[in-house]
Amino acid sequence: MPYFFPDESHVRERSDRFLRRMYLMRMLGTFLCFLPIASVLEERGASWLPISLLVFNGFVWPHVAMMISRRSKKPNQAEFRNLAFDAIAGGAWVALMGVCPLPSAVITSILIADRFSAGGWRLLRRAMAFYCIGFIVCWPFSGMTFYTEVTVRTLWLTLPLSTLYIIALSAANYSISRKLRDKQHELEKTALMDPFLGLPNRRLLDRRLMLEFERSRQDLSCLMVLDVDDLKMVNDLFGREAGDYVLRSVATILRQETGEHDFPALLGDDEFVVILPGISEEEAYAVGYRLLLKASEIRLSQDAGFQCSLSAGIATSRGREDYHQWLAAAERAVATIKQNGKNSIGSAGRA
Ligand SMILES: Nc1nc2c(ncn2[C@@H]2O[C@H](COP(=O)(O)OP(=O)(O)OP(=O)(O)O)[C@@H](O)[C@H]2O)c(=O)[nH]1
Repeated sequence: MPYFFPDESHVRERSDRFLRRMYLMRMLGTFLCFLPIASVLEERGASWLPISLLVFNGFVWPHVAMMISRRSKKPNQAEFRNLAFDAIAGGAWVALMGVCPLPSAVITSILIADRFSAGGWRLLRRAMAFYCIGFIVCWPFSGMTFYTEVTVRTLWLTLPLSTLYIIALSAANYSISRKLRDKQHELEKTALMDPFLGLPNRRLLDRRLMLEFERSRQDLSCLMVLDVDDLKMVNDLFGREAGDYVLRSVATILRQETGEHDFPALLGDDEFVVILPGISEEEAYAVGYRLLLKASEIRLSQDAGFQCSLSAGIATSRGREDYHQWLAAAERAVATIKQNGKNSIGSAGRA
């Protein structure tokens, strides 16, 4: 299977959910339609044939439709064919009722609402075309009459359709939109977090830096860039898994050892950033030394003598023109530490 193919089981699960939802809605819909249609047909003295067809449509069809979709190689396409049959049946029953106004209007509006909410104009247009076919083919069988009478019994039997089905449709739509909203949150989170290290990625860091830089115009803030020392050597000597382990351990330290208002993030490769809002350079140094000390406790099973070290650069927000300048200053401070022997902290000084 090519690597870019979506997970088959996930697609099947989604299709199963769709079929189940259609099955339940169809069962409810055909049963609720059965009541007023049977009432009108009985009042009009209909023969056994339309009555039998109505019983089939009301009580057997939802199960047959589900079976057809489940057995099909393309269940979703089969379900769209079933929807076409539903629309034909809708038009046919309106015609066979002699366009009896109340149930006809309710059945037609529910069909319109259902299709529009499921597939917009495209599905609605298709459904209306099938509805018209059903109507045109069956109307001659009812003598092309208009049956204008609505009895109290038909009125009462139309009520459940005009209330219960609308409520069920709204509940189903709400559940779908809630799932979509949750999915959107999940996707947003995935797009802004580094899944490997569990830290915000560069995209989120940039947003946060911009906000923090604006906020720091009233109150001084510090920015710390930390770079893992000699990660290439760790990779070369002990393998990339060991390097990954070091990066994950540093990320965990940053998450655990920074304050509630601090913002640790991944800058790229083996570089991290911590935004330290509302603190002075001295306080930032204290945070930095704590992080370096914790990092020195990281051990590798491959070498008992291994000691991890970090180089850190601090820059205050004061005097910087924008957050790019702020970040560049902290990066320059790290570069200086790297040149001077690593495993230490330095600051960029004011701009
Ligand atoms: N294991 C691992 N290595 C990585 C990852 N991302 C980047 N690297 C490696 O980290 C190294 C970073 O390069 P440098 O920062 O120039 O090298 P360094 O060995 O850390 O040297 P100094 O920063 O000067 O101490 C490169 O060899 C990258 O291949 C990663 O996700 N996992």
